[in-house]
Amino acid sequence: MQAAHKEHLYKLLVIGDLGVGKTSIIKRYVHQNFSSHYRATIGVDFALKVLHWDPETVVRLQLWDIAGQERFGNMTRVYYREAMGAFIVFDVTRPATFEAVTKWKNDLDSKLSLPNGKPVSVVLLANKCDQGKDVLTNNGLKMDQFCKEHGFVGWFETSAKENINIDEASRCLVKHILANECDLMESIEPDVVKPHLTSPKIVSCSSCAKS
Ligand SMILES: Nc1nc2c(ncn2[C@@H]2O[C@H](COP(=O)(O)OP(=O)(O)OP(=O)(O)O)[C@@H](O)[C@H]2O)c(=O)[nH]1
Repeated sequence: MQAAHKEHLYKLLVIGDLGVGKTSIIKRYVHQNFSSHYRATIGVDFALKVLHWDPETVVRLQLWDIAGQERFGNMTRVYYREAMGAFIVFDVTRPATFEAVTKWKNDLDSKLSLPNGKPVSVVLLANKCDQGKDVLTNNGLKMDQFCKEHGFVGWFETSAKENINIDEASRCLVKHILANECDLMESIEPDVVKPHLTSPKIVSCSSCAKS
């Protein structure tokens, strides 16, 4: 007999300032390649990543690559609709892109929430860590504190160029989304048993970031 097959489809947003590496992160994650050539995203791009989460579970991630130049524009409300999670990306070599992170987070929280009113899960990516100019995240405790204060579920130093921590960051986000989905199902239909949902362990900000 075949094992029960569970399928999840999640829309994930990838947002952050211009040129921080959103498209490159998605390219690395989905197509396993990298280009140093920069071409600004116009509007929004899409990519699909299929994860074989466990022997019975397939998770499909619909990644929305939103142009940095859309910054807080009217269209973001439309793009954010029905997303279950997000990556907010900054460039470790450009401090101004880190300063913009809270604005991206606040903008997201003001336009998007889960059906139970809770904020969606967001993971912070400190990208281009291969550049070795990371003055921002060298104090990990400060970053953990920043994540707690601003409601990020975790943070990762990433490099699309060197393929560092992108899979790990995605796993962290998906774990939180699966956990949120369990909460949602319980809050909507508390008496109905949902045999197709497992209850994943919720990871804390720091353990998630350092796994
Ligand atoms: N060294 C290094 N360069 C990177 C990395 N990620 C992206 N880049 C470079 O940074 C530039 C911008 O990357 P993109 O992925 O286009 O940035 P983006 O955030 O999608 O930009 P917009 O679509 O304009 O918002 C490109 O030249 C990339 O090659 C990385 O991890 N390390």
